[in-house]
Amino acid sequence: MTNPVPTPEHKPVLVVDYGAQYAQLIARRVREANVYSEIVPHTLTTEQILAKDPAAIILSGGPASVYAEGAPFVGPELFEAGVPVLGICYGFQAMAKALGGKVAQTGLREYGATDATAVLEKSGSILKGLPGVQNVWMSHGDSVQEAPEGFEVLATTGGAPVAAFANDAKRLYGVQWHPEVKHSVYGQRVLENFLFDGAGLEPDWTTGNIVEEQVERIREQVGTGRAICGLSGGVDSAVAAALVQRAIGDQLTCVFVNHGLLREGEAEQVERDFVAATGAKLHIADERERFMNALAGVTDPETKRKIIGREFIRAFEASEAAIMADAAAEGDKVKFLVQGTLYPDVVESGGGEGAANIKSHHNVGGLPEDLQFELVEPLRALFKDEVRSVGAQLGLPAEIVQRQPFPGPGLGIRIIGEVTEERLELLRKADAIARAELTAAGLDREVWQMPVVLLADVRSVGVQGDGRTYGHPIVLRPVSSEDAMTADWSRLPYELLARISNRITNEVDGVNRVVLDVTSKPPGTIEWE
Ligand SMILES: Nc1ncnc2c1ncn2[C@@H]1O[C@H](COP(=O)(O)OP(=O)(O)OP(=O)(O)O)[C@@H](O)[C@H]1O
Ligand SMILES: O=c1[nH]c(=O)c2[nH+]cn([C@@H]3O[C@H](COP(=O)(O)O)[C@@H](O)[C@H]3O)c2[nH]1
Ligand SMILES: NC(=O)CC[C@H](N)C(=O)O
Ligand SMILES: [Mg+2]
Repeated sequence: MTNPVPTPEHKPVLVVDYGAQYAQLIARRVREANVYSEIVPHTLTTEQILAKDPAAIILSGGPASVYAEGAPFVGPELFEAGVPVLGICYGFQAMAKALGGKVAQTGLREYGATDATAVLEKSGSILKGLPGVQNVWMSHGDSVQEAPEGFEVLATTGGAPVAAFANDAKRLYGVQWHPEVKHSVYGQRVLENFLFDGAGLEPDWTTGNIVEEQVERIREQVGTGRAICGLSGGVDSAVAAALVQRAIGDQLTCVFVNHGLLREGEAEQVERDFVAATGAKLHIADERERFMNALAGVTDPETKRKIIGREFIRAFEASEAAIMADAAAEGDKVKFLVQGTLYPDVVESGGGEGAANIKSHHNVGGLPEDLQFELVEPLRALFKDEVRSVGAQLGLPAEIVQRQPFPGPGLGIRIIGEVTEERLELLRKADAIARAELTAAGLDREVWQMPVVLLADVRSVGVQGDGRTYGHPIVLRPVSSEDAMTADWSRLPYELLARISNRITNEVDGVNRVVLDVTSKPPGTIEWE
């Protein structure tokens, strides 16, 4: 578990991780409020947690149900220690159960945007100063039916009769929603109310200098060894490469893998933008055949992801000879692989403490077991917007740091069904049109990213040129987000959607329908696979 460096004079706010998608996000929001915070696994006993002398405790969400057999458990003694506690989602439910409240599955599930209504005139300290109705982000199937004795119900929602509660005297609080995600409009205020009013803490902690700290750590790890960096043209690998280059200079060679799953113009762009900006050494590996062969006949998303993850590593290994040909010292080997892995890649791959595997990101859950390289991942504890600011500190140009993300497995996970050359060709054309129109409308910065997805195994009837067609749908998935942990669908102008739809159906053979994905995350993820 990656935590930043603590300072001895600051007692931590401990985030107890029940397998949440958002545990790291909670800790980060607390640090943004200038209070030091660390994550600990739920497997610690109450005694071990209290031994860390926490200033306050936050119990995270998690995939289990508190009433299920073997579900992570919190003992009532934690709430008797006099330490202020905030329970979030699963943590809120676990707290309710431990203290004698009632938790049940009512069939009323809530995912995404939900209105929470304050029910208490003086709404306890955590809802202090907030509007009577606030828009919050939910992700739950169970709910607290009855608050424990001594607790006041602060808010309700359509699916949660007890959506927030407080026992001010004991400084115990809980919310069903996720105040840590940016889509909860007043989320940060709820957390700060807890920290400053509920727990009575002072905002007196600041982050150190990430760049200097990381450069130092990389030098220590790599020493005089040789490293390669998987470079995709995306933000994360560009920032990771620039950091590592600052640390070890010429010992680093960047490798861009053309796996055949790229969008139009991508390979050229990497050479043009990245090398120009950093002067890094770049090796381009044409591995299209390797990936296409490995993916033949595969339709299951997780299988695709694992294959792509494995073949990426095989491609890096295959590049070694070419890279070492110009190495100064003979017999040298590449020992380190630098990747632009971020925290969301780790947690979605099930890498959090008991976190569910949502999808195996190629660079984490998709890595093969026989991996020979030692990984260097300086951004592993960070979120995208933090990485963008590190990139800017390193002097990378805005074209790189503000670029929309594009997943490593590329179009391979945007073709729902088997990946074939023909389908890739079709999707590449549709994607190029959608991107060009988005750019022309000046909306590149407003939209976090816009996957264009081909439903290769779905066909529908159309009429084009007075004739019948039986073609495939293309899905547009424009989303707004800050860190990809939660997202909402972008309300793009109808004229723009009409233009994209019109051009795709006219210009791309085999497509007779364009549809818009209007699902938030949760319940959907950003990519379809
Ligand atoms: N075509 C590629 N060639 C080499 N390495 C790659 C390629 N695609 C992805 N990677 C590696 O996998 C990592 C994860 O990919 P990911 O898409 O999350 O990050 P990114 O491409 O650097 O940034 P962004 O999220 O902005 O697209 C990258 O940081 C990079 O190390
Ligand atoms: O490099 C990557 N390798 C992957 O395997 C991968 N899967 C998803 N993504 C990107 O991660 C963000 C969150 O996506 P999801 O909501 O689909 O999980 C979005 O920005 C996705 O594009 C990936 N990036
Ligand atoms: N996000 C969560 O913590 C969910 C808690 C629990 N699994 C539920 O569905 O209600
Ligand atoms: Mg990428």
